Amino acid sequence: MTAEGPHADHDLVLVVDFGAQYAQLIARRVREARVYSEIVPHTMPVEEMLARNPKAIVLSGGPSSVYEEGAPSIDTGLFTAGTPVFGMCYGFQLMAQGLGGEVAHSGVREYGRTPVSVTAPGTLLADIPETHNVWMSHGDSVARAPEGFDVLASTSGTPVAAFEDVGRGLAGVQWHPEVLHTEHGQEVLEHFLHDIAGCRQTWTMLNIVEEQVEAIREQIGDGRAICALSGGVDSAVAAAIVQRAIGDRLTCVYVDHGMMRLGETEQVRSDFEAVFDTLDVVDAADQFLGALEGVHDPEEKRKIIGREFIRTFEAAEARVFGDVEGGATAYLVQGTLYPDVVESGGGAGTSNIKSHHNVGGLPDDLQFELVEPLRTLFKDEVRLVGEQLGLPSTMVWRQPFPGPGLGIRIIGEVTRERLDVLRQADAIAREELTRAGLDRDIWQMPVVLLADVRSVGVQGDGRTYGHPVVIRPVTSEDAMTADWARLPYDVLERISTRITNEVAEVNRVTLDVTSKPPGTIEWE
Ligand SMILES: Nc1ncnc2c1ncn2[C@@H]1O[C@H](COP(=O)(O)OP(=O)(O)OP(=O)(O)O)[C@@H](O)[C@H]1O
Ligand SMILES: O=c1[nH]c(=O)c2[nH+]cn([C@@H]3O[C@H](COP(=O)(O)O)[C@@H](O)[C@H]3O)c2[nH]1
Ligand SMILES: NC(=O)CC[C@H](N)C(=O)O
Ligand SMILES: [Mg+2]
Repeated sequence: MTAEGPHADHDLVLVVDFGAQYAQLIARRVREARVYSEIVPHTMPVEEMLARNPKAIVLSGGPSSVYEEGAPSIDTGLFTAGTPVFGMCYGFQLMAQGLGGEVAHSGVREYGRTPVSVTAPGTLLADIPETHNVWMSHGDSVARAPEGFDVLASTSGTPVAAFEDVGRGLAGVQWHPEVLHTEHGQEVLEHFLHDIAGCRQTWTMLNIVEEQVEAIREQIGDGRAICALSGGVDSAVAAAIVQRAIGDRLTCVYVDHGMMRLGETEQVRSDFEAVFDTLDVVDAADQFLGALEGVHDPEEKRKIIGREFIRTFEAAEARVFGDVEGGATAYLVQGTLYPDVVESGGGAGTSNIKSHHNVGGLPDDLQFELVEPLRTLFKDEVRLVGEQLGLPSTMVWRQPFPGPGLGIRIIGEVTRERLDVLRQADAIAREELTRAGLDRDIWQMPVVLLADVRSVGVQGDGRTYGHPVVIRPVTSEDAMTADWARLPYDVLERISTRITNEVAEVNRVTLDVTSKPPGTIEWE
């Protein structure tokens, strides 16, 4: 009962996606429980799932109602095949319905934090406090558990909030154990994986590296690749993995598009030349800034930047490898993570929030075959991989910086003058954050120039008519959600005083106190 290919020695858990917001999150929680896991669509026939020999199957949540016509379903043969199954929310309701229980629109809607009472812990909820808070998101409920199941927990609105039939290896919860806000969620999942399904705990982040190295060797063969290297942690880890796979047939290309921060290009050059064999630094400022002239709309900016990145990589490819003979495939390595994909609307039925330049911002005529070893991971997982690969901790713990750079932090048209102003303000803010020793506490701290807004000030007894900047310090685990960081007042004061004193065009500093959601981290 093991997985195939590079993970052949590990138990496999399949996560069946019913259109969940959190399918990737479930897969990563399973990996955190040290069990290898993959997501499959609910349209995959059950025989095909079982043919993979999974040690267990998890059914995700989803937006539909199980009793509606056309709602995604699953062949009930799954529940009698002998493979343990765990249902979460929609998956829990499907299991109840499929085995002769009852699901109905209860009239009680529970969204967000909900206290749950453990009435009979069984195996699934063993050692979990009798009352604790979980994260719910449902309007339907299980009215009656199927025969043979023990009901383990309830809430004020949901009498059947968790059940199990340990003999048959079946269990489920109405809540979302995979989200961080759910207390004891990971323990519940681990009780299922380890105690009910008997999955062995053998999977580690190192396996991800081995798996990817093998997959990349297969994909690229004896070809060559270029890696889009930004100086950030994602592309550094991606490059290190690909370098393991294909050695010096990888060339890293760093693009200075004129919207990088103060001193960034020099710093990236010196940091990276120590780790990677080849680093090609391209000055493409004229090209990018020319293409952005007169553009105000954020999505338009992102699409232009995405396109110009690809044009720059094409030119670099031709320059580095010469004319590729006989139309050999050109490979482009990117440090794309799962949040980039999901925000660009790339999940199963998810909305487009913003087009990340490396996903939704790619041009239609893309000629490269993409190599994205981190595409299903979250940043904190990538940092662990980076540490295991032995990358320097300054690289691994560097705060994120978006590919479009300062271009999406100037609200209005991007010009060289405005970039100079923002670069100075940003450098001061970062310097003060570092001086206060807060770099590791803060996820990132964009400084945004409200270039189309003017503000009246008084400086040196004279009137000024300058621009405001916004500072946006946030805390986060994975950039999917974030909170505004409570920076100490004295740090805020130093940042404000220094920016207004040292950057002539800025006469006002404001603080963004919006969480994500509703705001996103970047302003555009
Ligand atoms: N200036 C750049 N030059 C070359 N490639 C870039 C540049 N900026 C971004 N990229 C590519 O786009 C990808 C996505 O950028 P993103 O900012 O999400 O990741 P990162 O820069 O590697 O890490 P971090 O999120 O920590 O900044 C990068 O992994 C890299 O492949
Ligand atoms: O490489 C990138 N290309 C992009 O187009 C892009 N847009 C946002 N970001 C970064 O992604 C994280 C989430 O940002 P938002 O909350 O603004 O969507 C934050 O870390 C942002 O800095 C980007 N990174
Ligand atoms: N998050 C979910 O899986 C929701 C399931 C179902 N749509 C309900 O409202 O109950
Ligand atoms: Mg970056």
